[in-house]
Amino acid sequence: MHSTEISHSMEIEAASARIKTGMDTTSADRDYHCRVHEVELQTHDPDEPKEPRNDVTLTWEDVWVMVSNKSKGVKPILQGVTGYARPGELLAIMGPSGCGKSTLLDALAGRLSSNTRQTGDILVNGHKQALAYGTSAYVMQDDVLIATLTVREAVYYTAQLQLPDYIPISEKRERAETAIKEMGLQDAMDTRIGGWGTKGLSGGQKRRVSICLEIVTRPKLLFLDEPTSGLDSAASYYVMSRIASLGQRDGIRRLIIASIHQPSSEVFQLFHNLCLLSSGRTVYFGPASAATEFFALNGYPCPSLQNPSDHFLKTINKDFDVDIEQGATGKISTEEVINTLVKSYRSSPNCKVVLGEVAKINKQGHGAPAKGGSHANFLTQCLVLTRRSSVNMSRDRGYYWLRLAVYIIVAFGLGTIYNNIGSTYSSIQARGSFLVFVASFLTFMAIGGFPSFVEDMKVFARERLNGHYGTGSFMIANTLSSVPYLLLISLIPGAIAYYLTGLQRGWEHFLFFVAVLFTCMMLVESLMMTVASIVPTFLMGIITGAGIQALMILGGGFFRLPNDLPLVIWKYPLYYIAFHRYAYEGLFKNEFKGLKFPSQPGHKASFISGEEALTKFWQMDMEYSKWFDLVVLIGMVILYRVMFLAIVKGTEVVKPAIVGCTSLTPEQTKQVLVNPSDNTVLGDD
Ligand SMILES: Nc1ncnc2c1ncn2[C@@H]1O[C@H](COP(=O)(O)OP(=O)(O)OP(=O)(O)O)[C@@H](O)[C@H]1O
Repeated sequence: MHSTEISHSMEIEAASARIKTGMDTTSADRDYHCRVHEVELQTHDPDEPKEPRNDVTLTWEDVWVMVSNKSKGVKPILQGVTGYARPGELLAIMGPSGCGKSTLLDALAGRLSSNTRQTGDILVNGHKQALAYGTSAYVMQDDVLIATLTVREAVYYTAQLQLPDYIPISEKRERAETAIKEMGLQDAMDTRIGGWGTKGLSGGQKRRVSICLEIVTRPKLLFLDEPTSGLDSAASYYVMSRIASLGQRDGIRRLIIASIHQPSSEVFQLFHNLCLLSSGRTVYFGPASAATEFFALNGYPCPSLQNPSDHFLKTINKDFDVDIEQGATGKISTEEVINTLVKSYRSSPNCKVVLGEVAKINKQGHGAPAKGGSHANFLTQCLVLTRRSSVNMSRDRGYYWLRLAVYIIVAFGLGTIYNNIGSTYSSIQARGSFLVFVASFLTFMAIGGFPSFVEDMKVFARERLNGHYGTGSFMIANTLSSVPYLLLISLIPGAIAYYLTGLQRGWEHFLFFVAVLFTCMMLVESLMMTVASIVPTFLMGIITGAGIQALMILGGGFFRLPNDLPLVIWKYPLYYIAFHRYAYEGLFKNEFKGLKFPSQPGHKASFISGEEALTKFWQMDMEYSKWFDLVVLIGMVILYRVMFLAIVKGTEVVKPAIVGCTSLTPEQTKQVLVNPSDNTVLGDD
């Protein structure tokens, strides 16, 4: 250190001692933070290279995030926050519950939800750019994991999905194990994660698995939303210290930003910088080590033996309407305390240092735009996802096994009710109702897989947002992994019902019957995928899916014959878009064509052919063969899956934060500016 820096630090130490011992603070002390901050900036990494090392630096300036609400108008969640995060450092975002920590993380990561509006600049290495894949990873607040996988499998599959193909399998496996050990999960490596109805890992262990999944690629920028929730204090310390150590590992400097609720004093010491928020406003931004002094300078010293983070959060939590002791002046409300701190921070030299640093980083452009990493190619992703999905389906008894058992029971029911159906005149009607039951209700039962699919969708949503893979790979993998199970479900129960009933003999007829059953089940699953992409909850999804199918069954041309259907809605378009119509026609033609039945007594002709029965009783269109119907059904499977792909792609989170700024409309801005209850700080300044 230069001699000037040494004397600078000595001065600061003296000021610090005065504040800590409660001695009178001088006006020079008021600049304390500014100087601590400046010294930290000057002495920050003396080995910092002149040439950029492809590090990632993040700055944000005057960032506002608002949500519009019909009843309350525009509500600001973040109000003009400014800050920066440098490589190799751990920035902690702290504040009371609901103060906007997750929103700030989301804004910085470019993943704000679509009902929010954001203004202000968020720059990566001084450039407006989206965070390319491989640059950043985000550990969400909630643990969304595949319950049936073991810890080792979950992390290893993620490593295979994310790490580029040129990395050997052995290294991917090693990286997965290293990440698991780093999070202290070595003893639980082969334990299944568990979930709803199946006990597996504890909440804290799941939290650590979520972190493993994101650190396995060693991203340059790591966002963590409450990484220590559910962990005991020792585990919190170890987890945070390992996360902090990632900042300077393997000669690469990583930037880590974590929102955290209540760190212990030991954890607190791991933070380089601290961003303290209250109601979306910055109460403090700067070195974590100087925050105690900032509070003391403003009349809220941390009592000795108290954890500083507890003290900060207690002082700035206005949810419980508690008054704060303030020396001789008595008590003041928390709201006033917060306003004082916010105002004091904004006018402090410390805040100017932050603004100066942001401007400096942006001006220097610090480095080249952050480059993205490469990940596994599309084919590898499809294969890994298919394997993972198959393992999940085979272990989740509710996904297909229970359905197979239920289908077998129902098939026996069908086979006994229609046992040896024969070829009497009355068997025409019996065959018809048998086939309609198969096409309508056996396929309807495919809806039973929806809850498991919704769980898959949650994992998919997390992984897609984190850029692990795209919608196309997910859809292909889901299709491929479900095929063997759907084949089993259509083949075994189908054979039981078909042969017990005694439908038309011959392999061609039986296989066509199975093919229609299989395609219809696939179709219902595809329809439910589309529903899941639109409807937010599984209960709403089941109800919506069941309703759509009920309408299709009604309009399918059996319960009301095609020529008798009301033209509006029922015939056009429902009869033509209901898959049941093609399923009925395919199955009926497959069964009736080539058969002969005795006529009713008194009828001129002695027999009635299957073809005649189809036109006479069900007004079936005989112009096309049964294969046409099967092709239409297959086309519908593809169509629904493409619809799913299009909807999911269409609703992908835009990245307004980093790509550029989305502006509020003039009305919205005006509304925020004139609403003092929502925006006290703007009024103050
Ligand atoms: N997309 C949104 N739509 C509506 N309100 C939102 C949205 N995102 C955040 N909010 C609201 O903004 C406030 C801040 O939310 P945020 O999740 O950022 O808080 P937090 O500090 O992370 O809280 P916690 O510590 O409890 O997780 C909350 O009142 C929340 O309801």
